[in-house]
Amino acid sequence: MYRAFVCLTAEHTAWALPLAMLVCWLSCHTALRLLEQARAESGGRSAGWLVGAAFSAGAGIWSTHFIAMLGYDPGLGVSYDPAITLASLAVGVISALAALTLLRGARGTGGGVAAGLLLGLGIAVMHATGMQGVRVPGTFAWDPVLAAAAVATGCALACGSLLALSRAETGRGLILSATLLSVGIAALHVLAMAAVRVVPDPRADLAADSLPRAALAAGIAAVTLAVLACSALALVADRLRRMNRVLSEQRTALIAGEERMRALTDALPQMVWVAPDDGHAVYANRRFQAFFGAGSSSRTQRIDAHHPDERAPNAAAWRQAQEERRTFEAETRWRDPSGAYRWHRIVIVPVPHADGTVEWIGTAHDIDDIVRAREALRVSGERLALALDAGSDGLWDCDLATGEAWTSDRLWHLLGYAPGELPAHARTWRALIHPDDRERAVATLVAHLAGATPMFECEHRLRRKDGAWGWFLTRAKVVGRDAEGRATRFVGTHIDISVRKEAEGRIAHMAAHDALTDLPNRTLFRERLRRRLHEVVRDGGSCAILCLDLDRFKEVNDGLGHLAGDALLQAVARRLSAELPAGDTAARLGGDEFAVLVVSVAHPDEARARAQTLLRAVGRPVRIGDQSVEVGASIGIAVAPADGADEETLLRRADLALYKAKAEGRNTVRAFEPAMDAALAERRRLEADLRRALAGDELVLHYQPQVRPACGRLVGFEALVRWRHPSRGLVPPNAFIPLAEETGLILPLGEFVLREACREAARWTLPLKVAVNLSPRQFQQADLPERVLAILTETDLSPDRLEIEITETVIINDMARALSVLRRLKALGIRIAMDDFGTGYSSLATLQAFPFDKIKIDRSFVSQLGERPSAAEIVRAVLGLGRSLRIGVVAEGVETDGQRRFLADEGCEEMQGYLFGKPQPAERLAAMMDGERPATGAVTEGLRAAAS
Ligand SMILES: Nc1nc2c(ncn2[C@@H]2O[C@H](COP(=O)(O)O[C@H]3[C@@H](O)[C@H](n4cnc5c(=O)[nH]c(N)nc54)O[C@@H]3COP(=O)(O)O)[C@@H](O)[C@H]2O)c(=O)[nH]1
Repeated sequence: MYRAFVCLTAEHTAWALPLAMLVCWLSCHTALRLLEQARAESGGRSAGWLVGAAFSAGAGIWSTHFIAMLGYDPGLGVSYDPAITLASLAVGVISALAALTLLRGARGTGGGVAAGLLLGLGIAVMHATGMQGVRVPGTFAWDPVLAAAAVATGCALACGSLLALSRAETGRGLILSATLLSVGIAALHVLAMAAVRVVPDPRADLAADSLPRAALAAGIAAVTLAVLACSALALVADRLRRMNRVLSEQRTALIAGEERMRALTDALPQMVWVAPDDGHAVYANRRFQAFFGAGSSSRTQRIDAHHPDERAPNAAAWRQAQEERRTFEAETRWRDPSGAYRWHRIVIVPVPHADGTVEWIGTAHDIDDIVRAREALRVSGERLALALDAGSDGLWDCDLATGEAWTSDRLWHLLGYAPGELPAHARTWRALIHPDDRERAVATLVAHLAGATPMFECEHRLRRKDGAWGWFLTRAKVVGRDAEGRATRFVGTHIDISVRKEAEGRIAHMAAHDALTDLPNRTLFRERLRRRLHEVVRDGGSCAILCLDLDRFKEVNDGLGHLAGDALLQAVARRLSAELPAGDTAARLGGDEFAVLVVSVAHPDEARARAQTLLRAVGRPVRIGDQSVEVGASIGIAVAPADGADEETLLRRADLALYKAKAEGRNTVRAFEPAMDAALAERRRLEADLRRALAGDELVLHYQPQVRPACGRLVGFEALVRWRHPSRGLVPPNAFIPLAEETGLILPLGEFVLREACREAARWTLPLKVAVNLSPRQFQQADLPERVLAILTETDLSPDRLEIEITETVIINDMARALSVLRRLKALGIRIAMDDFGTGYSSLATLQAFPFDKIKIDRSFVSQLGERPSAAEIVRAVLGLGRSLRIGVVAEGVETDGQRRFLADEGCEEMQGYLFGKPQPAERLAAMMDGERPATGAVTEGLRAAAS
């Protein structure tokens, strides 16, 4: 180290090393910059910069060495071999070229170290070559340690320099790298010079130190610096060229950008323009030019394009925006090239510049379709709102995730609330629904939300604001589901169905209740009975039904009128209801038929006791208007399960018991007994037989004579039906006529009798009249006169030979209609006789209402003549009545001569009875008619007695 210090301070002149260091640093810095250029370029340009860098570095290293050598003074004369000296320059340049070439392509530590080693060794070789060209009077002796230290130090610092360069990213890194390399070169030189000692050789010539060292060194430095300056200039020129190129590229990019911008604005659906404050457009896109014309760019033109209605307000608004330098926005109509006004959205944005001026970028978007669609939407929205308000449905749309809903105003009005008074939320619906309907509604809803039903439909009650419950029909549908299928949106309507429900309720009530008494009707009664019987069968216990029939209802109804009858039925209904405990049912089955369901009876006697209570209640006088009416009732009882476990059987058996009770007289209670079923079965058999009889020839007519005893003349016959039953024998009419009445078989039966009687009478040798009984049911046929006429025509019997016998019941049922039918019959020439006179309710009134041809005194009065004085009075009175009304009177049931005499004495001209002849088959009539002269048998006897 000491040797190096000596070498540095004693053997080198003071200016040499600083000058060499300066040259070295500058050349290294230049070389490294040129290397950067070479790295930045490619191909030949890169190679050029690399050669420049290598030359700069090599010349710099060589100049450093050579300047330092010129400052080296070992105390002997020193000269230089020019060829070797120049060769050392070549070594320096080549070494640098090799190292920098390696470094250019290399990256990372390995490349830097390799290039550094190469450069360090190159510097050492260059130094050694240069030393070979130094001529001194002696020889150089090398200290190997110092020589090796020189090489190592040079290599190490060269490596450090190039490593620093490879990591350098800033100018400061380049300076560090150049500095390290310079220090390395200098250190190598100094250490290498310290390692050499001149061993004087006395034989050698002392070379004259003829070189002007300082001038030469300065010259070398100047040349080197000039080279470096040239390199730097080349570098600057290159920089300028590159800047130029960058500027050119930027200009090209700018032009491209502008073109892109134009293409972009041309592609926009809006009109776009740019104008300075004076409003003259300096740029306008294609759409703008198409709208305003290519040459139109003044603001006046744009303002003129406004619709007259909007021009002035828009111009004022624009001036305001311009003054305040803020964005102007407007939706306005602009006149298009065709002259039509179209809606545009105009936005003009200020763009302030650094020089204080402002440019305005304007856009105008044609929103005509949008505005018109918006307007149409608004109108249709208003219509919808109107429709919703006017309609009867309340609409809602519910977000199921939040429960929040949109509801139409109508919905709130339906509930009596003002819109917004309650939250539009699913929980509001839950809070308002009737507790009894909630479970069903929620179950229906859950099923629909789960996708089990296509629609949610539910009728339920909602509480109105006034607290009343209203019936609503909710119809809704899920219209949105998430990815997992969960319902998200639910829309629907509420329809107020309260009126309908009320009507349905009324209809249901009417369908199940009797209109007159409001008691349950037959349907509801049977339904309740069926339910109760089901319980009895399932759970045990017992119940009873009481069938009740008013005893004198018909008399009240016929005598006092239908209004009185109605009032009576209503009073009875009230009394029945009042007597029943809760749970029992009183029903009106029709007419004057009532039924009571006693839901629980411990013993049949309990049912009987209940029936007696009801009898007493119904039997109390009823006030109707100013009259007091008393009716009784008959009650039939059937108890379940003893008398039957189904409603059909039970009702039938209670009915049978009632039938029996009625047959036994008024105010009677009868419980069902199994024997009654046998009677019913018998009745059924009889009915079936009668049907068969009608179809076959089992029915025959017998004829009973009617006579005028005073002159001993036969005047006619009454036709009386008989049933020649195959097993029962001859069945009298009393055994089957009531059944025929009940079953309706009386109609074909009556028609058979009429036809048969007319046919028979038409065959008679004498033109006697034939009397035929017509039942009330036959009289209900509106076309009865036409039917009778058809039979008369068919049988060819003169109408004046036919006498129709009717009872009072025929007239009383429907007097107006009956009288009309009677008049039409009479108009045909048919005679009308009132049968069973005196047994009815208002015989006199009936006689006054219709001019009968004949009155038949009932045989119950005739048979009591001589036994009951009142019977004689009645007969006398009837005969008097006939005389005063000029109506013929026939006494029937005359069996004795005493009766005949009494009747004859009282002026009765016509008679009928066993005394004159019993009803006989038709084949015997001819003989009787012959007997008008000599007769035998009962008629003959009777007539004979009458004549005597
Ligand atoms: N609608 C129809 N009713 C008919 C018809 N045929 C009969 N009847 C009615 O049946 C009732 C019973 O009739 P019948 O058993 O035939 O009895 C009649 C006579 O036999 C009976 N009579 C006549 N004279 C006497 C007598 O001296 N003593 C006595 N014990 N009985 C006598 O009276 C019946 C006739 O009565 P009436 O019709 O009132 O003149 C009876 O009500 C018949 O009307 C039919 O075809 N259609």
